[in-house]
Amino acid sequence: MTSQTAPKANTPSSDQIRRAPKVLLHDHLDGGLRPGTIVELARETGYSRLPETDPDKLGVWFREAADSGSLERYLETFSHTVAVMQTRDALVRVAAECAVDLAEDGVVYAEVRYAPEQHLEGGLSLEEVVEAVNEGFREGERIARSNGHRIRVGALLTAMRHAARALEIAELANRYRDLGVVGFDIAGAEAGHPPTRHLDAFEYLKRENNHFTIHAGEAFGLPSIWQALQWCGADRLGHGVRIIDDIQVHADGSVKLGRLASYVRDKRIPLELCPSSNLQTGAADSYAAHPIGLLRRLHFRATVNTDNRLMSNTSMSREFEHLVEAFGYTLDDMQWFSVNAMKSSFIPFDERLAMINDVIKPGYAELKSEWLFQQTASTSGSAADAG
Ligand SMILES: O=c1[nH]cnc2c1ncn2[C@H]1C[C@H](O)[C@@H](CO)O1
Ligand SMILES: [Zn+2]
Repeated sequence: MTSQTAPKANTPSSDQIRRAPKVLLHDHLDGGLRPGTIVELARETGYSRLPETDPDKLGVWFREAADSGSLERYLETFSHTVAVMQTRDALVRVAAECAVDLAEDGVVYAEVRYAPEQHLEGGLSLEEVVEAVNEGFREGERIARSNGHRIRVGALLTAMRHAARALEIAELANRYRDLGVVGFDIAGAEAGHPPTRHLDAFEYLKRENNHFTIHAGEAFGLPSIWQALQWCGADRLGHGVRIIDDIQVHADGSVKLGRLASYVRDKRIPLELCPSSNLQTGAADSYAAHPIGLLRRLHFRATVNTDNRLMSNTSMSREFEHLVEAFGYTLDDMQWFSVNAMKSSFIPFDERLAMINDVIKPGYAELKSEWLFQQTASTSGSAADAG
């Protein structure tokens, strides 16, 4: 009689990574278009400034152009995606495809962000932009369901930090609360644009008991994180990867956290970490050197995110594949990141809990038990094979 022993480290295969239930908190709608859709929308809307009109070449162009090592140059690539997202139909289509693509990649819950103020050039109002994107997400959820995938998508409304519309966008987010919008964000070039310029928006949202995240600690370090938390009151940090600057690792392996890093860990402030994006903008040199390894070890509330799937040629599964390779992560690690993300989402507590207990944990339990049912030589072969 033979007995099979459970694998010690259940290193997931690519297929398991894709099927594992994943939670995404930081993904830009205008950073995730399919290259083929950009080409078609440009043709339909008469946008003639695309650098390539062959979808494959265009996909490569985005990734290479975003590979510049600077956040400012990375952000320049968005002029092309934003340009083709100026009509109702285009917004519905892009949002629907976003939900479908995420669902096919095994994402069960996503918060997808975009800046309504960037989609007004075709004459839409802010409200029309939000309603078109919401309609697209609902349509995408329906299509995904008919393809056998379950996903829920909430929108985050972003205000651009170099502009002066943050309060207006915060009010918009509040108006569409419970109608598809789950929170607020500010994005754009970080250096020279401190989040404290938008205090009125953050104070308004706090008075309304609403939720917001702030891009901070990506291109700029600790002062930006400190302002986002202690002046603005952010619930989460978009990136926040530079918190590593407040952590000392000594030669003997001991670790010392500064006051800000301690605060972030003690208060369980979620870090929306985006490894591939950080490699492109110069915030990290390699996956293996990415601070996510240390932050996970130190039990920060770390989450894994895509940021911009088009610019980084990535997906949630690819991000996890890189991390599995760099850090030897297992299905248990993937579950830890996914539960962290779900706990940190902006939907009501009872829904978060149900997602964790009824979707995420059973999904990982199923994957973790697959080894039990695999046919091996000893169970499928003859008695002679078994020796
Ligand atoms: O990683 C980012 N950091 C700061 N801003 C960003 C990042 N990725 C995208 N954005 C900007 C460009 C988009 O047009 C805008 C809204 O999604 O947000
Ligand atoms: Zn971002």
